[in-house]
Amino acid sequence: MRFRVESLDQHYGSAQVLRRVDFEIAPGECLAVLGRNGAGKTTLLKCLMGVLPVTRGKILVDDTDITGWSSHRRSTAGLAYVPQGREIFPELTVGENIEAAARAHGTFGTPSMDEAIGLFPVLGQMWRRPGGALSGGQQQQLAIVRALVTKPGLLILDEPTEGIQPNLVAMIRDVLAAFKGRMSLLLVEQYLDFAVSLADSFVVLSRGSVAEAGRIDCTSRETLARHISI
Ligand SMILES: Nc1ncnc2c1ncn2[C@@H]1O[C@H](COP(=O)(O)OP(=O)(O)OP(=O)(O)O)[C@@H](O)[C@H]1O
Repeated sequence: MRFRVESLDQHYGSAQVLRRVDFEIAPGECLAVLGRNGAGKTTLLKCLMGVLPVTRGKILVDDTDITGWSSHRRSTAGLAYVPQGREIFPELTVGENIEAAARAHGTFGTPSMDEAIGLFPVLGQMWRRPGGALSGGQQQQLAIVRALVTKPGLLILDEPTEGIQPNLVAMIRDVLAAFKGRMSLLLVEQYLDFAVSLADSFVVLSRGSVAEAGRIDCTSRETLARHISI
């Protein structure tokens, strides 16, 4: 999926949060969105998923303008979102969380569903437990699998390493690296090593505007680090 954002503005009431945000993600590539706390990263992701309306600009998937589409329609078109805080259904079991997503996308019982479930063995062990009984790290694994079983064209992740133990961070990194190429990735991340190891390109948001953008391999680590220290 080719994903493009053109000159996006967003306001909360009279307060403007996003200002003329532009970027593009080529098929199979990973874009890292960097920036300090409050820069507008989560707001941007909510606009991309249709959770918040934009006040100006365009969101394009393979040249189709999806700016006015509902969240549900965007999800059916191949956008998947792993939000900060995971937002799994706490009263549904692990299996029900995953199966509901697969059913909604017509992937139930397919090899790709089995492949996604096999990525994190703990989920098989916890299959009949309520999602709300899982630890934070387990919920993050569930949220990622629940997104991957939909076979998205673009997987959007909001700080997937936040509050996660290092061994699980490495596991999540390997899973995302394995899926990159088969889908595009948009990653909001404060953990620079993690972002750099996955991303092909980056944008830095500062007070809602793109302050810097480029290819990761043409940019020094110091330049990137300057933009995400809190
Ligand atoms: N519901 C809301 N109503 C009004 N203002 C909001 C709302 N949500 C966020 N904001 C403001 O919008 C700005 C951007 O917030 P946002 O959460 O998008 O930033 P962020 O870059 O994701 O930060 P963080 O890394 O802390 O999550 C902040 O100034 C924030 O206070």
